[in-house]
Order: sequence, then C-alpha cells, then structure tokens
Amino acid sequence: MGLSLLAHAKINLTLDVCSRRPDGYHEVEMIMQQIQLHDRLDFWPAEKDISLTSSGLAIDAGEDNLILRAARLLQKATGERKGAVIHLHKEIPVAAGLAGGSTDAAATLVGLNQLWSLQLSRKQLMDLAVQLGADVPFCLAGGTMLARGIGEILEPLSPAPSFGVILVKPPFGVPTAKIYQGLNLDRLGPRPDTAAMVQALAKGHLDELAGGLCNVLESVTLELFPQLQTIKEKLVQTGCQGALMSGSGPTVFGLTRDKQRAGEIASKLGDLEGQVIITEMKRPE
Ligand SMILES: C[C@](O)(CO)[C@H](O)COP(=O)(O)OP(=O)(O)OC[C@H]1O[C@@H](n2ccc(N)nc2=O)[C@H](O)[C@@H]1O
Ligand SMILES: Nc1ncnc2c1ncn2[C@@H]1O[C@H](COP(=O)(O)OP(=O)(O)OP(=O)(O)O)[C@@H](O)[C@H]1O
Repeated sequence: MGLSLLAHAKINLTLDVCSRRPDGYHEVEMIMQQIQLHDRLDFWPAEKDISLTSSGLAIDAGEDNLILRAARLLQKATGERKGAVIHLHKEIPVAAGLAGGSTDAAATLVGLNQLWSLQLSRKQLMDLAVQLGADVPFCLAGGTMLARGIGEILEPLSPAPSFGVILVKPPFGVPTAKIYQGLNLDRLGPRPDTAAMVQALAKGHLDELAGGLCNVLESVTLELFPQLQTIKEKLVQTGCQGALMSGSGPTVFGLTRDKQRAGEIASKLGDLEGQVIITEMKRPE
C-alpha cells in the first residue's frame, strides 16, 4: 500500500536578522505561516532502490533533489535498507522564497518514517530536518510559528485566521545564500516589531497584521530587483491590506480578508511580470 502527503508552502510575515554566525549562517527571528498552496508526494514500497519521478512544474529529480537527500539521510541515520518509489507533483514555484524544496524534504521524512515503519519520534525527525535546511523544521511543524536560531527553534503562535493570500512570483529565482551574504548588519533599515505582530495574530486583526509586515532581506533583494517594489505597490493599490516579500524572495505576497477577495483583487492586477497564485493561510487540521 502506498501513501500520499500534501507538502504546504510558507510565507514569512516577519523576518529579522540578529547576527552572523562563524559558520556563515545567520541568527534570525521570524514569524512563519503555512499557506494552502502545496505539492503532493506519493510513496510506494520498493525492494531496495529509491526512485523519484515528478509532474507539474519542472524540477530536477536528480540526487541533489531535497527529497532524495532526505531519504538518504533517513537511511543513514537508521540503517534502513528498504527502497521506495516516490512521485512528486510540483505546484509550488521553485527558488521562490516559499520553501518549496524544504516542505518536500519534511514530507519525505514523515512519509518514509511511516512507509518503512521506523517509528522515529517528532524530536528525532526534527534533528534530521535541520540537517537538510533551515526551513525544514518549520515545514515539519507547520502552522503559525515564531522561529529563532537559524530557523529551527520553534514556538507555536495563535493560528492566523484564513486570510486570503495573493502570491506574485516573478519569472526568475533568487539564491538564498547570496541574499544573506549581501546583508549589511549595521544598516538593516526598518526592523519588524515581532512582539506586536505576535499580539496582532492573537487578536486575529488583519489590519494590524498587514501593517506590521516586515522583512529585512528586502533591503538586499529589492535593491537587486527593483521591480519587486512595483509589485508590492500594485498589490496594495488594488486592495490588499499589506504586501511583503517572502523569505529571500523573489515572491511577493499580498494579504486580504479571505480567498474570494484575493481572487477579486488578482483579476484587477492587470499586466504584472510574474505568475499570480491565489491561495489562503492554512488553518490547523
Ligand atoms: C530565507 C528563509 O527561507 C526564511 O524562512 C530561510 O532563512 C532560508 O532557509 P533555507 O533556504 O532552508 O536555508 P538553507 O538551505 O539551510 O541555507 C541556504 C543558505 O542561506 C543562508 N542562511 C540560511 C538560513 C539562515 N538562518 N542564515 C543563513 O545565512 C546560508 O548562507 C545558507 O548556506
Ligand atoms: N524538491 C525540490 N523542490 C524544489 N526545489 C528543490 C527541490 N530539491 C532541490 N531543490 C533545489 O533547491 C533550490 C531552492 O529551491 P526552493 O524551491 O526550495 O527555494 P525557496 O522556496 O527559495 O526555499 P526557501 O524559502 O526555503 O529558501 C533550487 O535550486 C532547487 O533546484
């Protein structure tokens, strides 16, 4: 018997960078939110090999794919020798700031833990997750979280109401490492008021939440790609309560009261350089 899992994308409602670590990573403080947009992963048992196929958006399904890296890591950590046939249906734009690869890696850890009856605990899966990438622990945990450390220290926050989200993904990708390297920690520009945003979430106030959106990585990515500023402005002019770049970019998102309103606004956006996706914040199951 096979199994099927949905792997959801994320947006960053805030992203603050506190310091640079000797290993090149940065200590961050950010509010992360899962959204409905998702990939789908199907798993079937196999004798010994692990194979990966894909459909939907184009993706390299070679050994570097985070799905295969997650599977190999799980084998190495547990000594498991069984194989698996994995199929990825890709809907989340790639290299977009939406944690597309990270969420696939998290789903692979969960899926193979089940398929291979490994019975690893949440904590053991979390320890493997951070070895695959800074966003993978959040993707495993899901929901609405305050993330610290390099992103692996997670604290659950009040779940956001199912506000509408319009994503605009420009027709290019952004390498995360290059954006972090480009940060000048002495001149970060506006920083998020994380505590105020935690309160806004607790109250479920869209206006307060939209007003507090802030991502210090914008100072690097928007300088490289000024068209992202234009997209942000257009989202607000057409009726979004607020707009922000997600992660290291280049995707920009706008917030609305619900998904229907997001659809109405998206139809007024007109000519925009990029793919427009209408979705909403994911509610807890
Ligand atoms: C921008 C965000 O997506 C916001 O959620 C994350 O901070 C990045 O998470 P990610 O893509 O899973 O990150 P990784 O794949 O672990 O790291 C890619 C590169 O980004 C930089 N990086 C990432 C996370 C972090 N806290 N500090 C960093 O400096 C490092 O140069 C690293 O080599
Ligand atoms: N399963 C996967 N899905 C998407 N990208 C993958 C996957 N496996 C490996 N990658 C590679 O990872 C890189 C980053 O892609 P991804 O879509 O995860 O970026 P991202 O959304 O910016 O991630 P993050 O928000 O975590 O920084 C790309 O170069 C891509 O080729």
